[in-house]
Amino acid sequence: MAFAEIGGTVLHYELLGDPEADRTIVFANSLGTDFRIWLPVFDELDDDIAILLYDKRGHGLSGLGKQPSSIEDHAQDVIDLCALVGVDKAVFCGLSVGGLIAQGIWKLKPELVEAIILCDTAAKIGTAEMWNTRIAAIEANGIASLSTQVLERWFTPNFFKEREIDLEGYRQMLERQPVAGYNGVCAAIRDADFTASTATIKVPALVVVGDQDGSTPPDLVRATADLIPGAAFEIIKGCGHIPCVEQPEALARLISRFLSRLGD
Ligand SMILES: O=C(O)CCC(=O)CC(=O)O
Repeated sequence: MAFAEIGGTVLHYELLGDPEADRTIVFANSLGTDFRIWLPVFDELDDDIAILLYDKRGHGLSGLGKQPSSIEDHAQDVIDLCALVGVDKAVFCGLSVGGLIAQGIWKLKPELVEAIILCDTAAKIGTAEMWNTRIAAIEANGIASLSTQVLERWFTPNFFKEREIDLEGYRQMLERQPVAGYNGVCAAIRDADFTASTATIKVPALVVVGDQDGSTPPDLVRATADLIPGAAFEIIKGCGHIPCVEQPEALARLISRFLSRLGD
């Protein structure tokens, strides 16, 4: 466990893998989760890479910081964290809002980006009305009042049936995020639109989505892949919104194949 003061708050992060490796992957997680969602993928990846995981402000063990913060603020946190730990180029892999943050890093500091992996995300997610309705409901009744609906978008019916105990664990993760942090990130997603800057991505890109993603469905994610010249687009079968939890082997296979094509 490591902590650093970044952007006026304390961020929780972890460096895993080979610290001497030539390549680093920085993972950014989704709304209502902390960085532990990436651990099942980490377990499946080769040993010869360094991994930087972190909890965005307002989530996990990180401080709340200024709320709401914009996606650009979150992206700047990652840029500053990379500088702090000595990473001057990395593959950025983001899930959902983490994918918006990865797109924000490209917009703010493209020279930091060796390649980009966008999981279950888009250049613009949802409408202002949808996010304002969610923010108001959570303000009034708390995250637990919506958690079953959220989990039904995150995971397939099969996951509900076969992995009841894990499901309960992810419910706890979701419900324990601070309301101000969760709603701050909802507002940041509401206000983000990276359509123009994402169309300028010139590094290798892999875009992945679960076939049963209820939050960012395949057609939405495919439209973002279509913005990026040469991007590979992959659909993971039997998977909802969180492939790093529901199908970590399949996601790790796609990531490993993508990395192997980048060369050394
Ligand atoms: O998962 C995210 O980061 C944002 C997309 C979303 O709305 C997830 C959910 O359905 O709660």
